[in-house]
Amino acid sequence: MLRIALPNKGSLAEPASQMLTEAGYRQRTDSRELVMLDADNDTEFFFLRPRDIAVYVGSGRLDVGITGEDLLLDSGAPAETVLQLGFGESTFRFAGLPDTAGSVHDLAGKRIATAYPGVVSSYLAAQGVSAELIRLDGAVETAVRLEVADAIADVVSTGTTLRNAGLEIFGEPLLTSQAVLVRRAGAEPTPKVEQLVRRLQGVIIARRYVLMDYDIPDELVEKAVAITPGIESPTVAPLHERGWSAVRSMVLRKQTNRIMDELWDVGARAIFVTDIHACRL
Ligand SMILES: Nc1ncnc2c1ncn2[C@@H]1O[C@H](COP(=O)(O)OP(=O)(O)OP(=O)(O)O)[C@@H](O)[C@H]1O
Ligand SMILES: O=P(O)(O)OC[C@H]1O[C@H](OP(=O)(O)OP(=O)(O)O)[C@H](O)[C@@H]1O
Ligand SMILES: [Mg+2]
Repeated sequence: MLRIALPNKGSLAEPASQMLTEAGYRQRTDSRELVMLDADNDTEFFFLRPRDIAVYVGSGRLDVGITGEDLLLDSGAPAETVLQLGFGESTFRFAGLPDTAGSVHDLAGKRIATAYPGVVSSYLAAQGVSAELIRLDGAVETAVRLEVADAIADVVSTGTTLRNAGLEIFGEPLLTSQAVLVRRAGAEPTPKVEQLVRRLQGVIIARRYVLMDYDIPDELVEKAVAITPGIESPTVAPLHERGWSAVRSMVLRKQTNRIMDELWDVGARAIFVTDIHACRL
């Protein structure tokens, strides 16, 4: 039986469940359900606090889990990343009232509020800065206004929360983060975990790429496939009309329109783009 930890709440919960649904696993219908059996896939899901997931997985009681890179690092648990999942992206930044500080070095001797003391203390140590950490559970932006801290260190996504609190980012990002699949550090991959990873990779590729088909005069095939090299190699097949070829290739979704324009300029016609529903590469 494969045992997987998933976030029960917060920013990562919904996209993590969505990714597992797309990978062919059953997901809970009631958000109060904390354990769920997917008998068809011989898999059990445990819905836990995202902050605790690396701790459970690091203990070896659960095979793998989905959490944030920042939460994994903060936990200090003996768990490691197997696969980056491409959602839950954020940066981790210092912020304060305007003109509080220009860089991390201006924080020496100051009070910094954070819900991620592990991340912040190891960053400060690496920078050789000694400061007092005020460990809060969340909504840390308010700590400056209430004079509990001189600055904060927190997750920033759109920056709206900071702006609303009248705070400004300063210094370099402490880290960038995204959702990851984690396992116990040094764990041997089992066939069930390898199958899960292949399924998740299939979802990631299907989201990131589209299939592009087009027709091109034979003498221009080399020029066209240089624009659409694909992941391995494009498929080139003869059209019934002599002198023309059909090409099929995988293309990054976000480059679709630029590539269609380039292909058109080279002489390609009948260019079609199709979503990939699922794949194994
Ligand atoms: N806008 C965001 N706000 C908070 N966390 C985010 C955001 N975008 C991505 N994340 C990531 O989500 C994880 C934090 O999830 P967590 O559930 O602990 O916090 P949350 O979404 O703030 O929920 P809660 O309201 O329970 O604090 C981190 O890995 C963080 O980088
Ligand atoms: O840059 P933004 O898009 O505004 O997002 C970042 C904010 O969102 C999160 O807070 P959340 O709402 O989860 O509350 P919390 O601080 O209690 O965790 C995070 O802690 C930041 O405060
Ligand atoms: Mg939060």
